This record gives sequence, C-alpha cells and structure tokens, in this order.
Amino acid sequence: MSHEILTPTEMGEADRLAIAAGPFDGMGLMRRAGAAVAAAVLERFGGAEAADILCGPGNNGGDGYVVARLLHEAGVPVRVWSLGAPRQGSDAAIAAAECPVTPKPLSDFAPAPASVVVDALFGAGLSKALDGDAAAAIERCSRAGAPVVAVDLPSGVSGASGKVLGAAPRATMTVTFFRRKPGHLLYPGRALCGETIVADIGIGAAVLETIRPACFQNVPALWRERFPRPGAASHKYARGHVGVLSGGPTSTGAARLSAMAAARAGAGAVTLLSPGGALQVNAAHLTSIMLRRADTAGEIAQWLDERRPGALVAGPGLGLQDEVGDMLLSLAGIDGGELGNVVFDADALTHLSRRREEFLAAFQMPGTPQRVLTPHEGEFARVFPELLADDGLSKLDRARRAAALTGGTVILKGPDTVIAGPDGRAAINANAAPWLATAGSGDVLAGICAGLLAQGMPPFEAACAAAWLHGEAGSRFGPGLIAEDLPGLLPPILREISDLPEGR
Ligand SMILES: NC(=O)C1=CN([C@@H]2O[C@H](COP(=O)(O)OP(=O)(O)OC[C@H]3O[C@@H](n4cnc5c(N)ncnc54)[C@H](O)[C@@H]3O)[C@@H](O)[C@H]2O)[C@@H](O)CC1
Ligand SMILES: Nc1ncnc2c1ncn2[C@@H]1O[C@H](COP(=O)(O)OP(=O)(O)O)[C@@H](O)[C@H]1O
Ligand SMILES: [K+]
Repeated sequence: MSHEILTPTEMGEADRLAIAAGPFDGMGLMRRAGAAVAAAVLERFGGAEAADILCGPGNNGGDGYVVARLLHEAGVPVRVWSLGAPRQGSDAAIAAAECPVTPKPLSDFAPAPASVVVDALFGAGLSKALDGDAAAAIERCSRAGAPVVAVDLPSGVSGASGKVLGAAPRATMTVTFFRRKPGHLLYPGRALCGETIVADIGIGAAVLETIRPACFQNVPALWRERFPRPGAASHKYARGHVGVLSGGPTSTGAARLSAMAAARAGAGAVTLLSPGGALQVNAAHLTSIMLRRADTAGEIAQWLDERRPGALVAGPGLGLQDEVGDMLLSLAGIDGGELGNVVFDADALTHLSRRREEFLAAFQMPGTPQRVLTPHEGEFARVFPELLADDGLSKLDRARRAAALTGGTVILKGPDTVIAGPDGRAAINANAAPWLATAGSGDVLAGICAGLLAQGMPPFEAACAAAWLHGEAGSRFGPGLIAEDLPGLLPPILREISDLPEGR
C-alpha cells in the first residue's frame, strides 16, 4: 500500500515533476483523472438515471468536464452545471471545449431524483470558504440526499487540514489522485469523503524521491522493520522491563491496565510501583505483574537506579497533588541511562500544563529520557492552548508543533489520532473505531507504547505501532468493548505482524 500522504502543495509539486518527466502533460493527467472518476461512477452508480456534474473554474472543474464527456459517451444522460468558465488557454478550458454537453449556470442546479452528482467544484485549489452559488448548490444537494461522487475532495473540505471551509457535501465516494491528502484522513473531512479511492493517473512514484513527504498513513509498513522480536536466547529482562506508576488506593485500575498492556505488547517484565496505601488492592489484582512499594520520588528513583527499566508509564490514575508534579518533573530530567523512555499520559499531562516552562526546560536538558506524550484533545488544549487557538493549524500541524516544543513524540488521540515525532515525521491513524471511546482505553495505549519502547523500538515507530495495534484491537472486537478486553486482543494481531512462519 502506498502510505505517503501529500499536502496539496506537495501534490502540485508531484504534478509538475510528473509533467516534466513525461510521458503525460497536464492535459494527459487531467484526462486520466477524469477517466478514473468516470469509471468509478459507472461501476458504482451505473444504474443512475442521469448524472449532474458540478464544475468549478479551475482544474477540479476541468476533471469534471472530462467526466461529463466520458459519461455522455457511455450513454448516461448528463447535465453540466458551471460555476464560471475556466481561464482561457488552461487545461480546464480545453476539457470544457471537448465536452459535448452545454453547461448551464450552477445557480440553476437542482438535483433530479435518481441522479448521481459529481462534485468537481474545488479540489486542491480551495483557497477560501465556499459561499454564494457554490454553497447554495451544495446545500440543495444535501437536502435532496442525492449520492455524491467527489473529485479529489468534497468541495469545501481543505485538503491540508480536513476542515470544512464554508460548506461541503457528504460524498458517498471520493476519487483522489496519486496519494491521499491529510484532508482525506483528518476529521471532519474523513467523514465527508465516504469511501476514498486513490487512482493512478500516471504520476510515477519516483517524484516522491524529490518531494520527500514526511507524513504517512499509519500502516504496519511504516514501522514493521523496527518491530521487536525476541531472539532465541532472550530472557525476560532482555525483552524489556517496564515500570508503571500507580495512583493511591482508590485509583489503581488505570495503572494496572497500562501494566497488562505493556506485558501483552511483549515487555518481558513489568513492575507496578505502588504507594504503600495501595499495595493491598494492587496485590489482590496482579499475578504476572510485579509489585514494588514506592511512596516517594526518592523511592521511585532508587528503583530506577537498581533496575534501569527501558520505559516508564507515568500518569494514569496518578493524581494531581503538587508532590506528584514534583516527582514527574524530576523524572523528566533524570539521567537517560537510568530510565530510557517515559510515556507521559493522563494526569502527567495536567501537571505538564500547570508547570509547562519547568517541564520544557527539563526536556531540553541533554541525556534525559526519550518521551512520548499521549494527549487527547482536552489534555492537548490544557497543555498547548496557544496551538489550539490558532485556527490556521490542522490537527497534523498541532501535533507536529507540540512534538517540536517538547522534543518528544506526540500521540494526539481521537478518531483520527496523529502521531508526530520531533524530527517532523508524522502519521495519521485510520484503523480505529469508536468502540475505543471507553474509560481506560487510553491507559492501555500508553502501556502498549511503553512495552514497545522497553523492547528498544524507537519512539516514533513505537508510538505509531501502539496506535495501530490499539486501533486494530478495538475495531476487531467491536461492540461491547471495555478497556480490560484490549490487552488480551493483542496476541493474534501481534502474530499477524510478526515474521514468524505460518503455524508457529
Ligand atoms: N495536481 C495534480 O496532479 C492534478 C490535479 N488535478 C485536479 O486539479 C485540481 C486542482 O486544480 P486547481 O489548482 O486549479 O484548483 P481548484 O480547481 O480546486 O480551484 C482553483 C480555482 O478556484 C478558485 N477558488 C478556490 N476556492 C474558491 C472558493 N471557495 N470560492 C470561489 N472560488 C474559489 C481559485 O481562485 C482558482 O481559480 C485537483 O483537485 C484535481 O481535481 C487533475 O486534473 C489531475 C492532476
Ligand atoms: N471515536 C473514536 N474513534 C476511534 N478511536 C477513538 C474514538 N474516541 C476515542 N478513541 C481512542 O480511544 C482512546 C481513548 O483514550 P483516552 O481519552 O485517554 O481515554 P481514557 O483516559 O479513558 O483512557 C484513544 O486512543 C483514542 O484515540
Ligand atoms: K471536488
């Protein structure tokens, strides 16, 4: 699967590079784009009585004129509704001239019953909010409930951010070209695209060597090579040791969920560090997970010094007391030789928001542990309010900025989880299902991530793998899922992604 994601600007670059390399010129690419859309319309909506093609003034509209001509040639009754003539001499103008159907003004468009609408108003060139005749046409389309096939993107959806600018139709199907854009995977755009088809229009993958995209759909190919596998002579500590900090006696469940998840993700040993008051309750619920009493930052530091774990989960159920904040701050600045990686989740993120400058200063100290931060949108808003307030930033941009600010890997959670590394790489997760929106699910994600980090997986890859495994487990289980189910769902998925020969 081609998992690179291109911004609209990068897609423009792909277009230019492909035209320069040949064999297709701009008109050739447009003809192939239109042909891919027409084929999809005929395949899925071949029974439609008519097709209404909405054409904008740019190249997206140009694709629309190609679709109109091809559907007309295939015997489909076609009506073309134009928002304005394409610029003279443009490829779109050539496509319009080649189209045998005379366009009518878009302001007159009313979807006919049993017709399919092809939305070719705007694609990558969307530069401002939809208004006037375009917005009115989309509104009429939505009211009529006609099926919509979007060319490149539903018009009004920003390809860069997935945000709706003004208005956008809810497409049944979107046909995009060469590679997906962020707007196909980030909400609300993702929901408006319907099924997305990526069509090959003759742009060679070689253009990617020049463009060097830094954003990917989160698929196993992105991290599979770095996925840990135990060697034949491995032992439990060699497979990675994870520490998990437990909260007090009434809030221990979150840490146990993380601990179980870390173990299922392959860590050879997991220790729960529990305050004395919570030892009994933790002991009553743990079997393979080890338990160690640690009441103070000093006792935690002593354990780290003794055991030197590969990763620590800090935050789930931990509490918001000031001394917890002090302890977390000391962990952020600890020697990376004593503690390889920290996953800051849940309450740790609230402490981070309260003492941001101190944490950021600790993160900048050389030789401190690598970090993964796992905010949901509410936590993100607390820690990075200035990024949330900036309307110009997409979810992808926000995760990247947060990663750059903290020098860590950020998993910005949600239905369209974005993983961003401090080096600018980013991935958008697309395999999660809403069954994961259940209490404790995030604690499991933090634990999976720590389990992979402790086994030596680099943070960006570990974070991507964790989000994918978590999404896969939730989607496969479906309705009725609770967080306790998730760790136990991992083994068959791990087996599938491992290189073990069949049957072993
Ligand atoms: N990049 C590529 O490789 C290819 C692109 N193709 C098509 O070309 C499209 C991009 O074409 P363009 O760059 O011409 O962009 P668009 O056709 O998306 O829109 C550009 C025009 O619309 C105007 N505009 C933008 N937003 C508006 C709004 N809200 N209200 C009114 N006017 C608005 C712009 O000022 C410009 O005149 C792609 O989405 C795709 O459909 C295909 O032809 C095949 C190849
Ligand atoms: N609608 C959704 N679709 C897919 N995944 C979701 C959805 N809502 C939440 N999730 C995922 O579920 C997890 C919830 O984590 P979080 O909000 O921290 O929960 P908790 O704090 O209860 O553990 C995250 O991984 C998030 O990405
Ligand atoms: K469109």
